[in-house]
Amino acid sequence: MENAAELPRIDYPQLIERDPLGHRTPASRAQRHALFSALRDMGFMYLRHPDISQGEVDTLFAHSHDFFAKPLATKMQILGRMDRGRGPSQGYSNPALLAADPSTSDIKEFFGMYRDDDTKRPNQWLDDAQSQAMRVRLVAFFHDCHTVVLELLSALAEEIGMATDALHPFVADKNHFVTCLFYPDAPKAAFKDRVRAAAHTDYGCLTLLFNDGGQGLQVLREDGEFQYVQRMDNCAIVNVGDLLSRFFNGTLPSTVHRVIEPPASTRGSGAEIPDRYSLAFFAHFNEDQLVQPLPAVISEAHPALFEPVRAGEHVKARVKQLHVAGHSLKEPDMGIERGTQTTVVASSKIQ
Ligand SMILES: O=C(O)CCC(=O)C(=O)O
Ligand SMILES: [Fe+2]
Repeated sequence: MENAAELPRIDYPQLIERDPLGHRTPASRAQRHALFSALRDMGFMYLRHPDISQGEVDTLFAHSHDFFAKPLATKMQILGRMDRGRGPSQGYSNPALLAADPSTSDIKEFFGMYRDDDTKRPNQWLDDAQSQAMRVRLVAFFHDCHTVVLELLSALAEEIGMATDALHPFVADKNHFVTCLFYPDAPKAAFKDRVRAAAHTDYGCLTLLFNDGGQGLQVLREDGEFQYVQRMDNCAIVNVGDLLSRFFNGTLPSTVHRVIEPPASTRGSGAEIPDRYSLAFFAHFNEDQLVQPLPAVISEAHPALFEPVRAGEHVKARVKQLHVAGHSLKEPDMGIERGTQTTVVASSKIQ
C-alpha cells in the first residue's frame, strides 16, 4: 500500500511470558523494551496476537454490521443521552445529526458502551436477540482488553523502574469506553470538505484499535506528513492517549491521527468510497485520578512539564470541544493542550 507507516510490532505472547518463578523471561524483557521504544518514538504500534483473537474481533464486526444495518429509527431508540459536553455517550451516536454544522461533521456513526455493570451510567441496548448477543460479546471484549492494558501498563511501569502493578490502581475502576465505529459508504465528492474522523489525539490512557479491512487510518509523522496505518490480521493497533502522555511527562507522545478515504490502490475505481468498520477500546484512568508526571520520569534535568489534572475533567473538556465542534478537532484547533508537551509534539508535527 502506498504511503504506509512502518509501525513497530510487539509480540504479546512474548511480552507476557514469565519463567516458572514468575519472573519475566529474556524474551519478555526484550519485548518490554521494544514496547517502550515504540510508544516513545511513534506513539503508535502493532500488538501481535493480543489475547483478543481474530475470531472474537470478526464476530464483533459481524454484530457491528447487523447493528448499523438497522433502520435509523431503531438505532435512534438508543440515541446517546447526550451528553453535549458531559462525556462520551453510551448507545448510538450520529455526529452529522447532532452537529451544529453538519456540513463539516465526521462522516461516521458509532455505538458506545462503558463497563456494563455500572449502574450510575447504564449502557443502552436494543432488546432484539442480535443486540443481546452483541452485548455478551462486547462485555467479554471489554474485559479482555482491560487485561491487555494491565499488561501494557506493567511493562511501561517496569521500564521506568516502577513496580509491575504500580499503574494498575489508576485504571481499577475500569472507566473504559468501547466504540463500534461505522463509516458509511459515500460518494467521493463527499470527501472534498469532510473526513471520516478529523485529526485528533485520543484523550485517555491507551487505545486498542481493530478494523475490518477498510484502510484509511492515518498517523501524523514527525515530518508533518500523514501516513496510512495498514491493517494487519491478528494485531491490535495501540496508541497513547493524552493522559498517559502526561504521566510520562510527554516522553510517550499522544500522536495525532485521523481517518480519511482509503488510498487509491485499495478502493477500486468506482465513484463510491466503500464503507468501513472499526472497533476501539479506549482505556481510561479512574475519573478522579490525579494525573501528573510520575516521579520516576522527572528530575532536575527533566522537570515536570504538566500541571496536575483530574482524568475525568480532562476527558470532559476534550469531549465538550468535540461536541461543540461537531467533529473531532480540526487541525488548526488542536490547541487544547497548547503549552504542554503533548501539543508541542502534535503541533510541531502539523506545521
Ligand atoms: O476508525 C479508526 O480506525 C480510528 C478511529 C479513531 O481514531 C477514534 O475513534 O478515536
Ligand atoms: Fe482516535
